[in-house]
Amino acid sequence: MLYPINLRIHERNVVVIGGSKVAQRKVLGLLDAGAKVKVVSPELTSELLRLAETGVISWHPEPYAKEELQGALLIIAATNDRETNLAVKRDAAPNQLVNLADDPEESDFQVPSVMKRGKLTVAVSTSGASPILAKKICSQLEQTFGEQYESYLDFLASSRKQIKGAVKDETVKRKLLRTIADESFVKEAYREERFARLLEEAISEEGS
Ligand SMILES: C[C@@]1(CC(=O)O)C2=NC(=C\c3[nH]c(c(CCC(=O)O)c3CC(=O)O)Cc3[nH]c(c(CC(=O)O)c3CCC(=O)O)/C=C3\N/C(=C\2)[C@@H](CCC(=O)O)[C@]3(C)CC(=O)O)/[C@H]1CCC(=O)O
Ligand SMILES: NC(=O)c1ccc[n+]([C@@H]2O[C@H](COP(=O)([O-])OP(=O)(O)OC[C@H]3O[C@@H](n4cnc5c(N)ncnc54)[C@H](O)[C@@H]3O)[C@@H](O)[C@H]2O)c1
Repeated sequence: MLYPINLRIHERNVVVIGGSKVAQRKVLGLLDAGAKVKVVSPELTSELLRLAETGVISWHPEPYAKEELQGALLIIAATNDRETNLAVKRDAAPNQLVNLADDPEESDFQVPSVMKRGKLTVAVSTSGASPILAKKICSQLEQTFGEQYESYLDFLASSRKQIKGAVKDETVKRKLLRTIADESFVKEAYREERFARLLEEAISEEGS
């Protein structure tokens, strides 16, 4: 079984071997997360080339060599050459995590399809069974969790902070946290006021 986690890879080194369609998709996702990306490939897509020319990624225009892996936290082998992808896996140190774009079974990690609404992230994996289904499920989730969820998540984050700071009783705290997670708070109208009232009541109950 795979162990799902959300990695903070801001400013961390990631090496992508290969410079075509699949490599590009992975690179764009890595850049969104703020990673420092190096691409190793004799050729690049025009979009990757633009990113290299503007210094957003670094580019080694060479075929893969073992030395390229040095210092990388994550490694993605996305060439169309099976032997090269397998060599990357073999050459990586035990503490480096490798994704092989053509081999889910040999990969230390697989990249899921992702649906994002501000602070809400839903990652969908089919363990390699059907990436297309993963993508489809994400589109369905976009319908279920509309754009209003972005501000709702911000509301939840700030309310939770206030609750944690102001309420000491664990039962009261949990009750409040459960209340604001109720569907009725998704709609923006008056939710701040409703929450302020609930918090005030909880604090005064605690004090009495
Ligand atoms: C989710 C997504 C994330 C991303 O890549 O960023 C992703 N693949 C996406 C799209 C996609 N991939 C493929 C097609 C063409 C249709 C098809 O063939 O099915 C499409 C559709 C398209 O392009 O629209 C083909 C394909 N994919 C893999 C192989 C190799 C193999 O299975 O052996 C082959 C066959 C190659 C061949 O031989 O032709 C392998 C993997 N692809 C994964 C992830 C991992 C498993 C995730 C999971 O199962 O949930 C895994 C195991 C490894 C990995 O890459 O980590 C991204 C959706 C982005 C989005 O959500 O917008
Ligand atoms: N994981 C996924 O989501 C997914 C999706 C589709 C395809 N695939 C698989 O991913 C691989 C790449 O697919 P693609 O369509 O991007 O490939 P492609 O055939 O369009 O391009 C291959 C890329 O690899 C580079 N390359 C080849 N040999 C190299 C080497 N020795 N060193 C460095 N770079 C090298 C080339 O310069 C080129 O940029 C294929 O094996 C394909 O089966 C994976």
